[in-house]
Amino acid sequence: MPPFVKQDSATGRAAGPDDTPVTLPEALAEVLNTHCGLPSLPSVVMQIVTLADSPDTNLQEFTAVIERDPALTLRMLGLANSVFHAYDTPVETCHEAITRLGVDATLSVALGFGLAQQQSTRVPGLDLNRFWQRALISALTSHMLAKHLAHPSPGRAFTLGLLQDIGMLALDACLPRGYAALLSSTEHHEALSAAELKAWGCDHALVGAWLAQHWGLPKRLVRGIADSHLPLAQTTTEQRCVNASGPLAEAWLDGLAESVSADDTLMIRILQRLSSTLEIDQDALIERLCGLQDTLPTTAELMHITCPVGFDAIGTLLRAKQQLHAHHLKLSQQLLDQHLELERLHQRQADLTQRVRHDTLTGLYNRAHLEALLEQHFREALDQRLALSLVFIDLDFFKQLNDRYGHRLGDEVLKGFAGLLRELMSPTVLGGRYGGEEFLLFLPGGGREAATRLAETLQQRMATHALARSVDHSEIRVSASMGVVSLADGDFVDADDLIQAADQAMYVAKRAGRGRIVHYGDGAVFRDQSHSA
Ligand SMILES: Nc1nc2c(ncn2[C@@H]2O[C@H](COP(=O)(O)OP(=O)(O)OP(=O)(O)O)[C@@H](O)[C@H]2O)c(=O)[nH]1
Repeated sequence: MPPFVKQDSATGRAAGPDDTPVTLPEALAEVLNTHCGLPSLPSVVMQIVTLADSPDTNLQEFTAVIERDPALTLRMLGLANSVFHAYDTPVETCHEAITRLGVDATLSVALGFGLAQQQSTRVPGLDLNRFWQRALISALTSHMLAKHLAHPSPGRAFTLGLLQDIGMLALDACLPRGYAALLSSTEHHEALSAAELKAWGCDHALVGAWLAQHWGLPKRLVRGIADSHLPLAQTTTEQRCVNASGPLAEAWLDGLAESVSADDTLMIRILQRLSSTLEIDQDALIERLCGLQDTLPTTAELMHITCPVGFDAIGTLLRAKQQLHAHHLKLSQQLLDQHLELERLHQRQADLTQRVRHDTLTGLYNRAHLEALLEQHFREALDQRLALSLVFIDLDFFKQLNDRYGHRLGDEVLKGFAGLLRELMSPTVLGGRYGGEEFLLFLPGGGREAATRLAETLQQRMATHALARSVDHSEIRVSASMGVVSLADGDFVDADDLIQAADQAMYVAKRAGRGRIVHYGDGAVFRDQSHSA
């Protein structure tokens, strides 16, 4: 191969247009070219191959060649009647059989029949029984997938499925000792390809393409064999069916020997990968594979291939199906657990936010959150020239109340007062506990008049509502001193400045005798409606 020709790193195949002749690494080409034991095709098959490659061939010519071999004719009739067309009217002549099967399937029967008959008994080396069983299952699954995906040439998918690994036959025949060592040192097909690539500079997909070219098979078949190890995502629909069929066949045969209890069999992994890459529902894929169970023994017999002993495709696949469902169930459970955990974390986050922002005794916003919220509204009001006002509330004689009735009842009074405040709150009236027996209400968008009305309403309610009851059931009422300030009352630099102003006004109210509302800036008592505990 010229040094400038790019090679696919997985197969060693030279990348190039469809009709680029397949070339092998020099040393390997020499061995294969000079070896007389290279797999060959019977002359009748060679004639069929030549006819299949010619665009002018008509069915009469095919029929004439096939009818010269009675065994092959019988097999064509058997295949046409049983495998792909079990429900049609039976065909009786070779011509009808070829018409029904089409050129591709006719070619594959001839090839499969011709090649599978050459089984040698050499040990150790390639296990030819298993090789042909794998090839046959590959051919059937490749055909099934192509039909399921509505590909126009399922017959060619069958042929490629059958022939994709013929390079192994050539390597086994021409390098018997080396290949036997390679086969025994690798556990699966992918590892075998990698070992071949390392040993000879290309894998059996390229050798198979070279052999197909050597036999004169149609170029599309040569290309399909060369591409049979490409990843599914990098190929055409037809090639995907072929490339998916090999691993599936391998998993199928291995599944017969795999432990029933294993919950992660090769088959499950392959089915999961295939159903997502080929976009086929897993259950539909399994149903279709089960359908091949009936076809397999007949096809195996027609093509002179031994059907796997004690073969139980349905059992194997149903087991895989059960395990897939168990796998899904496990995943769903994990998903549910994660969902619950996420919900728990969200709840925890909400609880923490609640705790960080709220006062534990009254449930109102706490000082830190009130200050942050007020600062935000303060900035907005300045930026957008909106009104903003604040009421600072301090309950009167609270120490006396605690001393007389006890701290616990003091707590009840604070909770009762919080209830009164809550009734006054709305999206335009915010508030909370500033500390001890001090509370704030503020009105975004509301000016002095609105704040004063709010303070008056609160004062009236405090006068008429008991905040708690003592042990002797007497009603506890409390008055409050309030300072009112609005943004328009001064040049306030921040929310804290505004709070200080309201606090000052509240102290004026305290000094003036409590139970009053004083407006910042008035310098005088604004209202005088005193109530005492
Ligand atoms: N029960 C109870 N009392 C509290 C709480 N927080 C603060 N206090 C009490 O509130 C009282 C406030 O006392 P002062 O600052 O002297 O105010 P006051 O007695 O209301 O007097 P004036 O404000 O001048 O009318 C103190 O005795 C605090 O212990 C609380 O969460 N629960």
